[in-house]
Amino acid sequence: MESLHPDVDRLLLSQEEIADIVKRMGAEITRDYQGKDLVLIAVLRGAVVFMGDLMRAVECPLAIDFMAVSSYGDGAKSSGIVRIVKDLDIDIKGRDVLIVEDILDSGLTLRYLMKNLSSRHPASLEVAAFLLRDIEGKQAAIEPKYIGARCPEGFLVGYGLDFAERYRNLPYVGVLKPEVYS
Ligand SMILES: O=P(O)(O)OC[C@H]1O[C@H](OP(=O)(O)OP(=O)(O)O)[C@H](O)[C@@H]1O
Ligand SMILES: Nc1nc2[nH]cnc2c(=O)[nH]1
Repeated sequence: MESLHPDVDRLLLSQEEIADIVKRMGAEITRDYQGKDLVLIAVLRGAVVFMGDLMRAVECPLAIDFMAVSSYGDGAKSSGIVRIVKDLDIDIKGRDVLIVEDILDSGLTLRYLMKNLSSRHPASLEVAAFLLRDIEGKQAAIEPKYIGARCPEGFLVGYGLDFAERYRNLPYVGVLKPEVYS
């Protein structure tokens, strides 16, 4: 058992569980994108860790690019306003785009991104979300094609997920103690 950071209340996904999930998602994507022009687009900064693992689990040719949008700022609550902080460097017209996200919570970030990217006319546009918030009566409007795990209430950190830019480097996903962010 890995020892938890003192600010983490409980473990949600261990390193071993994460590795199994990424392997399974990589196999699904490999199966679906044979012969396609796959471009993985990671949403900075949280998805960087998942992107690094996922791209190595996909066994077909692919390109990568990054976008940065912000809606949570430094805190644990979405501002409700999504803005592009860094745009893509490559043209995605006619290509098979897969957005790589660490977590899909309210769906606000993704809804904005899907609309923005689909206006650039990709051949296809899908989402791979490592975590999907799954709370009774509070589901996000978008159901990603590839889902790592469904997660309950509680602010999550680790495996790329931060609170005020901390905890991204934890190798597991944990639930942050409420007293740290409230
Ligand atoms: O579904 P939503 O409610 O919109 O939340 C999901 C978004 O929130 C986090 O990003 P954040 O703005 O915290 O930036 P970060 O990736 O740099 O941590 C996360 O990485 C997703 O992009
Ligand atoms: N770090 C982090 N970012 C989020 N964005 C939306 N939900 C979360 C969460 O639980 N943790």
